[in-house]
Order: sequence, then structure tokens, then C-alpha cells
Amino acid sequence: MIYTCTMNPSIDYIMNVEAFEAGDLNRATQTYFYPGGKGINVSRVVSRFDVPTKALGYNGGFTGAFIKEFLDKEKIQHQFIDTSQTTRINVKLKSTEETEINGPGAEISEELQKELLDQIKLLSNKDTLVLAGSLPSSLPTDFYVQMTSLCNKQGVKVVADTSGGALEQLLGHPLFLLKPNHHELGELFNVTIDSKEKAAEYAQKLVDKGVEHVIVSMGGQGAVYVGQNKKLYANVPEGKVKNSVGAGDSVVAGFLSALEKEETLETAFQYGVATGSATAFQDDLCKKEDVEILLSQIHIYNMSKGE
Ligand SMILES: Nc1ncnc2c1ncn2[C@@H]1O[C@H](COP(=O)(O)OP(=O)(O)OP(=O)(O)O)[C@@H](O)[C@H]1O
Ligand SMILES: O=P(O)(O)OC[C@@]1(O)O[C@H](CO)[C@@H](O)[C@@H]1O
Repeated sequence: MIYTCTMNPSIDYIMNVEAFEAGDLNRATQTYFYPGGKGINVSRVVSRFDVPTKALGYNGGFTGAFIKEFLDKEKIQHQFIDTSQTTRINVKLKSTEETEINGPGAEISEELQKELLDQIKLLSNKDTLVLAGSLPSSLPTDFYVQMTSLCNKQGVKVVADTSGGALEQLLGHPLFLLKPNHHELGELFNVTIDSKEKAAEYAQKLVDKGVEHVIVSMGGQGAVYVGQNKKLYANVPEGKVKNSVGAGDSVVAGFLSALEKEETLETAFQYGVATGSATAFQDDLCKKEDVEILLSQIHIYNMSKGE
């Protein structure tokens, strides 16, 4: 089972505004509400590939109830811990540019932290746990490390999709998959990643620190995969980007879902990139059919052979 854990979920309130003017009254042409938070996005996309998934994390209030109802409608299992605080609403403003305003997180008491760690203790070596998104500031910065240590003892595969201090602290701990974008990877090593070769060089450093699979997404410039004995590059398909929210999460979901179906690494990487692009080309997260249309446009090159 692919478990996802979203410490800081959200309702994503998408507002399309034709020509946004700061400091003025703007009227939106279309608005949408979606459940958000990186782990929840991963669960929503994984379930579209018919792979079993369950969303964990914190949730509360009327916004939390909306997220649970939405997941129920999509037949996605969830087991959130109730914080009795209103889950945040993140505004995604789409105009000539995309602007995001993400709310702060809930106050998570020590008791609630323990409750989540107790849930993690029930996972087994057949499970994968995706730790995704920001940590609310009330949580200790090593909370993902605490969860990862438990998982490593139980043989649970850990996937991390986070950035900054939370990501830095995870390095050195055995991880199954990391998917930084090229900016996040650059920040980790204080360098600028401006080519696929540089992305592969720094992804290799993550593999040397104990990460089994690293995917570096580079937006419209393709993606790089580095694992124990493989260095691959994938182009991205042509298309109009409508929405980048959840595109990175979709790469994780596509890659993990394909591995669950025992596809090869190359195919899983191809699925990951196709899934990311399929979401980038839609208003909401992609469907399985959107991914299948794009698959044949993504070519995998073996960088170790100079391709
Ligand atoms: N211009 C584009 N054309 C085609 N696909 C794209 C484009 N931009 C992004 N994507 C798809 O989205 C994936 C993730 O994009 P990106 O590298 O920006 O990651 P990210 O920053 O983690 O994403 P997010 O915006 O969700 O945080 C890419 O690997 C690709 O599949
Ligand atoms: O504030 P965080 O946790 O870093 O990111 C949260 C978020 O921006 O990430 C998802 C897209 O990846 C959205 O659904 C959500 O609003």
C-alpha cells in the first residue's frame, strides 16, 4: 500500500483572473476548490492508476471536512488526525503569471505528534510512505527524521518530497525516493543547476548518501533519474502548461504507481514524467487516460552511455 502523509494539508482555491492588478479590485472569471497538500495530491493521482493508497496526516474544521468528503467521493482511503483547527486555504492565483499564497499550518501538540507516530508504527515492509510538503512550524524540524527512523526499522520504504531544512535533515538516512526540482537540488548544495549533466552530478551525491532513486525535475527542460547503476534523462512532451500546482507530486505518483505494477525503472521514470506533464496540461490533477496519451512522446536516454 502507498501511504501518504500530509502534515500541512490545504484546500487549494484556484482563482483565474484575466489581468491581475495588485492593489485593485480584481474579479475572477473562474474559481475551483480542490483538496491540496502534496501527500494528498500524490494519493489522488496514485488512486487514478488503480493502485491502493491511504492518506494520513492532520486535518480539521470545515475545510478539513471538505477534504475528507472530496476524497470519499474519489474513493480514496484516509485516516487523518483531527486537530480541531481549521485546515488552511491556499490561494493559487492564475493570471499572466501564477502566484501562490499558502497559509500557515495548525498547532500540532505533542499528543497529536505521538498519535501520528503510533500510526506509522503499524506500517510494514510491504508499504511505502510518502512524506510530502511543509511541516507546520509547531512541529520539530526533525519530525520527518523521526518518522523515517521508525520506517527504516520496520522496512517501510520512505519517499520524501520536501525542501529546505526538513530535506537537509533527512540526508544520510536511507530513503527510497527523493524528487527535488533543480532549484531545490541546487539550494541543498549551494550551486546553480543549469544542465542535465549538473543535475545528474548532484543527484549522484544524494545516491551516495543513501537514496535509492533520485528524480530531478527541471520543468520544461526534462528530468534526470539517478539510481545505483543508472543515469537517465527524459524529455518532456510539447503542450500548453495550464497549471503547475501538483505537477511535481504527479511525477512521484506516476513513478511509484508504475513500480507497484512491477514496471522497469525506465518505464516507471517515463510514467513519472508523463504524469507530471499530464497534470501541468490540465486544470486539476491528471487522469490515467491523459498520461497514456503522452507516454509515447517521452523518450528515455541513457546518460551513462553518453546519450
Ligand atoms: N513546460 C512544461 N512542459 C511539459 N511538462 C512540464 C512543464 N513544466 C513542468 N512540467 C511537468 O511537471 C513536472 C514537474 O515540474 P517541475 O520541475 O516544475 O517540478 P516542481 O517544481 O516540483 O513542481 P510543482 O510546481 O508541482 O512544485 C515535470 O517533470 C514535467 O513532467
Ligand atoms: O506549503 P507546502 O506544504 O510546501 O505546499 C502546499 C502546496 O502548495 O503544495 C501542493 C502542490 O505541490 C498544493 O496542493 C499545496 O497548496
